[in-house]
Amino acid sequence: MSGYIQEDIAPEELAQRSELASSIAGSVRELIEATVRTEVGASDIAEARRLIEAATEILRKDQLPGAYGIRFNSDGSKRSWGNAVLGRRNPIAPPVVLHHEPDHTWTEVELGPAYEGPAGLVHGGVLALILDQLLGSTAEFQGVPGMTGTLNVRYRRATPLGQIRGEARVDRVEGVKTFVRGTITSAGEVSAEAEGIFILPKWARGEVSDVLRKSVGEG
Ligand SMILES: CCCCCCCCCCCCCCCC(=O)SCCNC(=O)CCNC(=O)[C@H](O)C(C)(C)COP(=O)(O)OP(=O)(O)OC[C@H]1O[C@@H](n2cnc3c(N)ncnc32)[C@H](O)[C@@H]1OP(=O)(O)O
Repeated sequence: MSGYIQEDIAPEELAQRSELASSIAGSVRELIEATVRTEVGASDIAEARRLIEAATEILRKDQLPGAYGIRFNSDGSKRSWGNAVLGRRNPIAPPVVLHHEPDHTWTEVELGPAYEGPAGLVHGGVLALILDQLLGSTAEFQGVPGMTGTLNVRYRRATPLGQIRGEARVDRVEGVKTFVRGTITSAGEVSAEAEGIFILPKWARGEVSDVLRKSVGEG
């Protein structure tokens, strides 16, 4: 399957690249928030655009040919740095950091003004995005990975912008299908709940290496 790339990087070098990725993405994330909230006038906007375009040009000096993909070290550690939810290189990602416990996976993340839907509230699609990844990664960590076949989300109450907590656990496994349930909690109350069916695709049945199947890594 293309996009899955074996790329061994020594731990020290990896730590350095990881720090660089997080720092640039963090700066751009701040830029996104500042853009959403800015009230400055035309001349400040023009100056900001000039600087942003100059920064973009610097980054364009050396680019991957396409998306980041999913990269592995031969020890099985994995990097999904372009991932839209977890990706440490991706300023669109909140970013979500997942904590895997023996029987469940959780995350706590701050969703600011860039994730607004209804006034002052988190966009429902953003919650679905986070739930998709949280539930999918939970299945993966439990050794029963799959692509999202179905994701049902029930929005029980509005989720204000700010800190949310996500939690998920595998409910059951039926053949190639893993059923995972999860919740989003905000201010101590469940605001959304989801069930996902994650299906090991045909191309991954049988012939996929254990490294790929079992590796669980960071964004
Ligand atoms: C080792 C490598 C790991 C590979 C996996 C990596 C994933 C590791 C990522 C971790 C974190 C992910 C978090 C982000 C997750 C995304 O964002 S994934 C992206 C969004 N999803 C997609 O793009 C999926 C697109 N759809 C497909 O590729 C295929 O339709 C599917 C879902 C893989 C199923 O196709 P298939 O392999 O041909 O399945 P098929 O053999 O026809 O059916 C198998 C069973 O599933 C049922 N089924 C089929 N489709 C569906 C469906 N949509 N809903 C419910 N049931 C269904 C069938 O009825 C059948 O049931 P049984 O007869 O066994 O009871």
